[in-house]
Amino acid sequence: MITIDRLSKRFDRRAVLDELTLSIDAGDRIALIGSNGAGKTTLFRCLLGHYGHEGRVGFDGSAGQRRDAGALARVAFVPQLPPPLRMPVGELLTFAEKGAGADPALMRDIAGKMGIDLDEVKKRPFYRLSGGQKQKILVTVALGRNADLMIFDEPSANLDPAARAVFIDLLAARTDASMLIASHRLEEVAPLVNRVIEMDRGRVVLDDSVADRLRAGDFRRAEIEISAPHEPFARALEGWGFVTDASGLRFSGPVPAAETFRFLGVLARHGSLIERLSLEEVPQAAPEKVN
Ligand SMILES: Nc1ncnc2c1ncn2[C@@H]1O[C@H](COP(=O)(O)OP(=O)(O)OP(=O)(O)O)[C@@H](O)[C@H]1O
Repeated sequence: MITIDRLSKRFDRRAVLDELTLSIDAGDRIALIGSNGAGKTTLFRCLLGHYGHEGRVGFDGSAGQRRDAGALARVAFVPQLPPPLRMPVGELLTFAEKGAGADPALMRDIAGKMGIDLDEVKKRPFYRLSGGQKQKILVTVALGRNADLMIFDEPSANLDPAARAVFIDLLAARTDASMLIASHRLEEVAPLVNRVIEMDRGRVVLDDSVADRLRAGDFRRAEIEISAPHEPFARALEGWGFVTDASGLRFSGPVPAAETFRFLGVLARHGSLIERLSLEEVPQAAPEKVN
């Protein structure tokens, strides 16, 4: 989908990206981690054609320096710092609809889930919203689009805990798009991703992919015991196709290899309940139902 070959970017002769090489494939959901100043935002800006650079960035096999407008139209981007747009929110949403194909009904639904009533804010200039409200509107626009790749730069930094949880659930539901998410909260985005890339001083220092160890189609079998019956936990595991015994305390079921992080994220939300957990690899086996 995207091939990055020896990408370098200097500011005042200081290398911020240093011959960075990486490829992003369709279906990749990547957490991009790294300390402040590692170069994550600069990488996004180079990918999106906002900055000139050395090296090559190719979308879908093309390897030009200039981004093809058609390719970029399939990328949704939520920046770390919202731009100081003076236009009213309503105008921004219309722009997203007419210019980027965002679905108004979907945007209304997403905004509502994150606690924003679009009718209430539509006349307000975007730049006058609070930091969290701006981020919610930008996330609404990004998720309202039918993008192939979504790039989020610290997407939940300004969100309150409730909105953050909703946001993570909304991202988890978007299994159709590839994602590249820069975050300092790996534990938060881990449930969403199947690949973790760490940057340090403009280079990739770790690229860990669940799919490298377990092939697509592989499964793990999870056995879980909880301390007391818990309806929301049982419902969550039911959604994963787990079965429970008569006591309501023991659960077992298959976890697709590529979904391991997301599964562990679901468990983490109920961490205090869990007495015992085992997660065994079952390579090359289709999931069998446990009765
Ligand atoms: N427009 C610019 N002009 C000069 N230096 C810049 C510019 N943009 C970024 N830098 C520098 O490049 C380095 C990398 O910045 P970048 O924003 O890419 O890091 P980051 O990994 O996203 O960090 P953070 O986790 O703090 O968001 C920093 O030292 C920053 O000061």
